[in-house]
Parts: sequence; C-alpha cells; structure tokens
Amino acid sequence: YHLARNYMAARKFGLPIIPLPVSFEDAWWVPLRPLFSWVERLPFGLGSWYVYTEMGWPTVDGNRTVSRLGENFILCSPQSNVIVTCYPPGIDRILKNHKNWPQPGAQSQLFAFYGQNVSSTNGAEWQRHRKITASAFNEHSMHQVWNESIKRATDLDLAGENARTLCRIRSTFDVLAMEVLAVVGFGQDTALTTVPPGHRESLMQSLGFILRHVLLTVIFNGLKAPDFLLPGVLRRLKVSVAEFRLYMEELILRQMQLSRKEKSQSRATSLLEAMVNANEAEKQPLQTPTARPSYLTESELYGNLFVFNLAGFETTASTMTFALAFLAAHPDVQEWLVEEVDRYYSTSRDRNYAAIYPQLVRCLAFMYETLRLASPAPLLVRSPIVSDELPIATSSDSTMLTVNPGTFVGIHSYGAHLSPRWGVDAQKFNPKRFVSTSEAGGENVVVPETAAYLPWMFGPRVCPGKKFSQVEFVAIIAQTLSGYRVEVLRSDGESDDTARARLMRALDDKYFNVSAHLKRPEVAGVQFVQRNT
Ligand code: HEM
Repeated sequence: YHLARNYMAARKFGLPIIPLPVSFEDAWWVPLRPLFSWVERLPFGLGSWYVYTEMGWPTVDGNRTVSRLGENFILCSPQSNVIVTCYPPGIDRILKNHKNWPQPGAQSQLFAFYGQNVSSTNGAEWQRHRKITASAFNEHSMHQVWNESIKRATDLDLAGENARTLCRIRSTFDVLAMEVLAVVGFGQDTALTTVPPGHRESLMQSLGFILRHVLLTVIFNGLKAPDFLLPGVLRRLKVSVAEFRLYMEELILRQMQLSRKEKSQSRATSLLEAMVNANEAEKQPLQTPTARPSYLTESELYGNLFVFNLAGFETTASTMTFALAFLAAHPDVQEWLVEEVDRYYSTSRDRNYAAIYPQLVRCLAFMYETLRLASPAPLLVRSPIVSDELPIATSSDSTMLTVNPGTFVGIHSYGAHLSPRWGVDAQKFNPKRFVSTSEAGGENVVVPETAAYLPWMFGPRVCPGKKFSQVEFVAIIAQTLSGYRVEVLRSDGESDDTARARLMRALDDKYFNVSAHLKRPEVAGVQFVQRNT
C-alpha cells in the first residue's frame, strides 16, 4: 500500500521512477541485506533494485543509472520518495541554501551515538558546534599537519616493506592519518595500534570495529540485553563502543590537566582544547545560554570528539589508497608529478610549509582527480524545511520542480563527477584536467566551470577538514615521490599490462561504508621502488 501511495505521488514529478520493495532507510533491512545478495543474479533484471537499497549505492553504481535515466530520477520505496539529482544547478541550489535544506533526521543521527555534534545538528545548534570546532583549523595547525605528515610518511618503511597489497596500503594509511589527526587535533602522540594497560582493545581496533559496523551500532547501541543473549558481533560492538569512550575520557582528562598547567602560556588552541574549553564554559554557573554562545555539553564534547575522529582519518585513508593505485597504473602521470616534486620539494632544505605547499599544484590536482573518481561521500540526502523550487533536467529540457517538506533529495556525487560535462574523457584518470596554466607559465588548480564537483561539499557547510586533508595528502605524496617510484605489484611471470588491468579491475570494484572501500583489496597492490637505485 505504502509503495503504491508513494508511486502515485512520484508520478506527479514527471521523472523516471525506480520502484524498490525496501529502502536503505529501513533499519530492519540493514542486517538482513547481505543475505539477499543472490537477488542481483535473478534473470531478466528482476533483482536490479537491490543495488539501490544501501545508503552509499552510487559508489557501486557509478553513473550507470544516470547514463540510462538522466540527471534526475526517483527512488520510490514504501518508506519514501528520494529525488536523485546530479544536475549542477540543482546541487548548487541545495548546498548554498543549507539552512532550508538540512539533512533529514535519521541520516543526521547516524554518527550521534556518543552525543550531538557538528555533523548531526542543524540551524543555530549547528552554528554553535561549527564555530567552536572550526576555529582550530587555522594556518598554524596546517603547518603542523604538513610537518607531521612528512614525518610519518618518512617513517613508513617503504624500502623494507616495498610490496604492499591494497589491503595493506589501506591499513597503513588508516594508522598514518589517525596519527596525524591525533597529534595535530588532539595533542596526543601515543601508539594507536597497541593495547595500553587498562584497555581490552587498541584505539584503532575499537574505532575500526565501530566504523565497520556503524549501522549496527546505530540500531543496537541503546539495547540493554545481557551479553549472553547477544550474537558475537553485538557483544564485540559493546566492548568497542565502551573502549572508545574510555579512550576519549582519557584524552579529555589529559587535556584538562594540560590546560591547567599551561594556562599562562600563549599558544595556538588545538581542536581538542577548543572543545574542552567550550565544555568548561558550559559548567560555569550563572550564565545564560545567550551570555555564553560558545559552549558544549558533556555529551556534545564526546559527540564531536568521536565525529572528528572518524571524519578525520577514514576519508583521507580511503583517498590515499585509491591515489597510490592510480599512480602505479599511470606512470605518465607519475612522471608529471615527480617533475613538480623534484623542482619544489626534493631540492628544498627546510621543506617549509608556507613556501612549498602552494607550489605543489599538480599534487593537489592529483588529489582532486582521485576524489572525482573515488569520492568517499557518494550520496548526500537533504529535505527542505519550506517548499522550494529545485532546478532539474529532464530528457528534453531543464525546468523547476516544487519540492515540499518531507520529500528527500539525494545529491549523487558520482553522477556529477562522472558526467560527460567533464568532457569525453570523463571516465578516465587525468589529473591535468584540474590544472590551468597562465600565460607566464604559472599553474593553478581550477574546477571546470560547467561541472559540479563536491567531494568536500561546498557552501557554508563545506567540510571543515578540507584544507587539513589537502595539506596532508600533498605532503605524503611529495615525500613518497621524492624517494620512490610507485609501480604495479606483479605476480610471478605476469606482464605489466596484465598486472595493471588487474589493479584497475580491483579499483572499479568498490563499496561504501563510511567512506569508499575496495571489495577485494587483497588481489592487487603496489610496489615502492627506490628512485636512486
Ligand atoms: C579527503 C578527505 C575528506 C573528504 C573527501 C571529506 C568530505 C566531507 C564531506 C563530503 C562532508 C559533508 C558530509 C555531509 O554533509 O553529509 C564532510 C563533513 C565533515 N568533515 Fe570532511 N572530508 C575529508 C576530510 C576531513 C578531515 C581531515 C576532517 C577533520 C580533521 C573532516 C571533518 C569533517 C566534519 C567534522 C564534517 C561535518 C561538518 C558539518 O556538518 O558542518 N573531514 N567531509
């Protein structure tokens, strides 16, 4: 009945409709979905709906559905209608008017199980969270990101462990990105992969397990059942959630002690310090909320700490994994990058951030292109508070669609990123598309005007870690390429071409879970070859 009702409503939009028996919004479907993967193999396309029933389906689908149905279509399920769009003027309209187009409830609460935070809130609440946390992302911390990333990349034993599967590349950069975040964001320089006294899991183990099972965490976190009644995965999840909370408690306690000791010294405020200070402000008596707009409650402190922990390393590690694989598969691009790295980075004595980072335009363009093809954020769902006119493209022309509150719009980043608007080579890896050269020969990163590009989103709610991730990525790439050539890992007797084709197939086979992951990262890899040998 609900499906029929929604289908009738969807028809009024005059867009192609994909009917679905279930939706990624159905909580009960989440744990059951893997059991139904056989549906996809049914004849006559009977199971073609299956791919759309997980939240990050564009990671798997790429722009296949867009090529078939156009830049706007509707996913119609018993739960709701989702108008999918990758039409640049439509995306612009939503992201630039974020106040009227918040994330709908269920999606926004996905990462709020430790408390409300900058990503789970909207309106004035969001502004409060954002002001406190974004203040720490200043040029001083970018210096730190640069130095720390170079140091950590130098410490990777690429000469010793020179052959790494993509699985190993991912775990290497999971840890590296987390280390950089821990030092710069939280002032913490401790081992993240060992289990310290008083703990049952390492920090990476507990965070990794929560993120792998994030939807189960959302659904079952509040469950008060005794352990012996829980299946193994939920028992382990309980441990990981408690363990990660303990890590956050220790971090906050250490920061409070440090703040007391260093009160008189003037130095830049770290992200953690800004959050702890805001929590201290909340505890001050006799202040009305209007008198202290900069405050975080205890649970909001934990909520934000968790969200920065996950947002700050997953996305970067995902990007690094795809980037190194693309690099290995495209030696010509690598040569082009090495030219820049040798000119500005390898020859510099002090590797000063302010002098060198702005010169590494090609390295940044390389990040842009990696994120165009392998975005960690495939579908951003929004819903208007008051009715709004959404520009859409139909098969014959462009027009406006009235979208009422309660209707969801899904911004399809893969559709936007792989659109023919990027040119005939839209499906190909080509970082040069992001570089413009001035008459004097200077190079700059530019996004082609006709296309929509939103790996970090844009508008007022753009990712606050955008520059953090750019500086980190460029530093790691420059440091790596200054010492190594990155090649495709070949099996015994395998030709270069066969190995490259195998690598590219592995890269095509991806799925979404918090960020982009490879389904079979163990079947291909890269090799680091020292450049001066
Ligand atoms: C390649 C790296 C990164 C990419 C592609 C990326 C992408 C994104 C995207 C698309 C969003 C919007 C999500 C949504 O609204 O649903 C977002 C939000 C966010 N990102 Fe990033 N991010 C990256 C790195 C980082 C880093 C390094 C940090 C922190 C150190 C960070 C912190 C955040 C936070 C806190 C939000 C929520 C902001 C808000 O809602 O106001 N991100 N990011």
